[in-house]
Amino acid sequence: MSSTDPKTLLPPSLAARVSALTIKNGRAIAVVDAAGLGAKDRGDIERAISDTLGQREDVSETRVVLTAERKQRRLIAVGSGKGGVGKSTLTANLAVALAKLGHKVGLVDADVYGPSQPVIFGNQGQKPVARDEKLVPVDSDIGIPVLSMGHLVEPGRALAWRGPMAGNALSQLIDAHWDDVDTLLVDLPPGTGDVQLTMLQRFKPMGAVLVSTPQDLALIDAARAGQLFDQAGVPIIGLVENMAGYACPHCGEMSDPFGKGGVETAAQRLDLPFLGRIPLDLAIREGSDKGTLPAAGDDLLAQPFHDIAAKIHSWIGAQS
Ligand SMILES: Nc1ncnc2c1ncn2[C@@H]1O[C@H](COP(=O)(O)OP(=O)(O)OP(=O)(O)O)[C@@H](O)[C@H]1O
Repeated sequence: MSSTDPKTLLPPSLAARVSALTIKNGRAIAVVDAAGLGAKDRGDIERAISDTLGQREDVSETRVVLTAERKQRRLIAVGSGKGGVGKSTLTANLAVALAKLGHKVGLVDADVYGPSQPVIFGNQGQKPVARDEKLVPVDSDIGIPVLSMGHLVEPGRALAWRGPMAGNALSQLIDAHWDDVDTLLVDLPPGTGDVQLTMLQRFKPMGAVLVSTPQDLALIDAARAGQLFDQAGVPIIGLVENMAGYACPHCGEMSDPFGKGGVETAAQRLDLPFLGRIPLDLAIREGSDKGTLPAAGDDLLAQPFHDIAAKIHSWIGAQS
């Protein structure tokens, strides 16, 4: 095979992008560095090279190989102002619902202080292996690869790590072999500490979802978490109200143990989109405890998760 200097055959603007060019038996192969180019520019370059080389007598077929063509992996962070509001439950169900919408989803459980995703996905006790000094995510029956601190440390062992150490551990979870995953959901630790800020700055998620219960205190904390995302320059996709409205399993009567509509009102006040509300339902808790996720189904329980995922899906679409 004979290598050719691209500059001798292509105009300078195209040649600058070509890292290797060979012509043999009428077949030209051009390797193009497509890093940082959008789909349209990549298409334009591919066509221009094919057209230019195709005019040569010694070329009957041109192949253009675009490198760095890897899909850009987007990170979506799920945060809350305080613990226990259902952030992990929401993240796991959104992962399943977004996968149903065609995304290749992976999940990082960055909640170093209370990792719960291994239980939710039923893959606790499995240890991720390392390849080339990077972790390989742990598979789950439902098809979502997951990496959690809970996979790395003994269950129940409290992690009294300080900021930088926790930050480095989290980097390993995110900078892992996610392969064809295009959408990585990150279940952040609750609150607005250094770990969260470091994370947001280091990995710059495409957007963030905030979850809160309708309780006043949770709402105040959620607003504070919103400021943290603002500070880090991460757009907030919207707010979710969890544990809204309780249907009595005996008589079906609805009650609102944590109040009603508080998150939607807060979203209006903060000028943020409201993505939807998830009812307080025993089946959601039971499902999480035994590794069956409501969003995997298509019944009433699954519906709110699918509706919220659809809004996130549209938001993602509007960014590209
Ligand atoms: N809508 C709901 N209905 C019933 N139970 C729920 C609901 N959402 C969450 N739960 C339950 O509430 C508990 C706390 O939820 P979860 O672990 O998702 O919260 P969290 O905000 O991630 O908490 P932490 O940050 O402390 O891990 C779990 O037992 C979960 O199953």
